[in-house]
Amino acid sequence: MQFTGAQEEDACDFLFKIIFIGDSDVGKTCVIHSFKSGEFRDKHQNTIGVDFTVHSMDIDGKRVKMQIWDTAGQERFRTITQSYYRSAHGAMIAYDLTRRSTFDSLPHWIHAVEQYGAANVVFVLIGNKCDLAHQRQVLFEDACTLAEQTGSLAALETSAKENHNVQEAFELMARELIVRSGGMGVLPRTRTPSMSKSNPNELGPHWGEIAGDKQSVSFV
Ligand SMILES: Nc1nc2c(ncn2[C@@H]2O[C@H](COP(=O)(O)OP(=O)(O)OP(=O)(O)O)[C@@H](O)[C@H]2O)c(=O)[nH]1
Repeated sequence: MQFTGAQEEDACDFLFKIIFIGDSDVGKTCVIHSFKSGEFRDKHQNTIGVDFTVHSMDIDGKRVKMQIWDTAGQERFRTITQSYYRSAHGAMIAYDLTRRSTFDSLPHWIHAVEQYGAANVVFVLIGNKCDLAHQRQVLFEDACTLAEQTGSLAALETSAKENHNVQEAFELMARELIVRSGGMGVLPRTRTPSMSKSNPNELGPHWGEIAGDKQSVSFV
């Protein structure tokens, strides 16, 4: 693995690892892109395996770095994607509010994180594509009920297309993780590259070479 000088200088107060999971085509990649750039990029290719991206935010004067693992929703990548659950602090679990089947899958995704992830992973349920509310198949109330039943932090409806509630969803997750870390940070005053250098497997089994701050990881 190689790091640029700029990346090594990129210190943070908090570093959190988030997995983004859910059925295929619910909009995971688009939501992450919207979070990073504030823009909607219509995506036509399904994620292969796992993509990795980093985005920092300032919360109450603290620099919070979010390492986000964008996982493929397709069944054929399930074994690979589950191997990334174990080091996650938070799981954003997405469904498409215009497709009921993707909401009905949420208990499966939650169960998988409970099975393969660490204890006390924070769950946030994301109902994406709320710009298509006229095609809605899932009531927000149903999502809130499920959030309560599963001990999730919250249920939110987002639109990657309109950049609606996207920042809010990540900020909610970050604030909860800050609280759970006792306000000290899971890895306080750390530098992402140094941590990765000392223990590459901490970020997953297939950590590759960083290009900018976006990384695609190949598995085949
Ligand atoms: N209308 C609308 N379309 C969206 C939104 N977010 C994503 N899409 C569209 O939904 C489709 C799937 O989006 P992706 O981001 O590729 O979905 P994904 O969940 O990452 O899919 P996998 O990579 O297969 O897991 C694409 O055609 C997007 O343009 C949204 O907020 N509103």
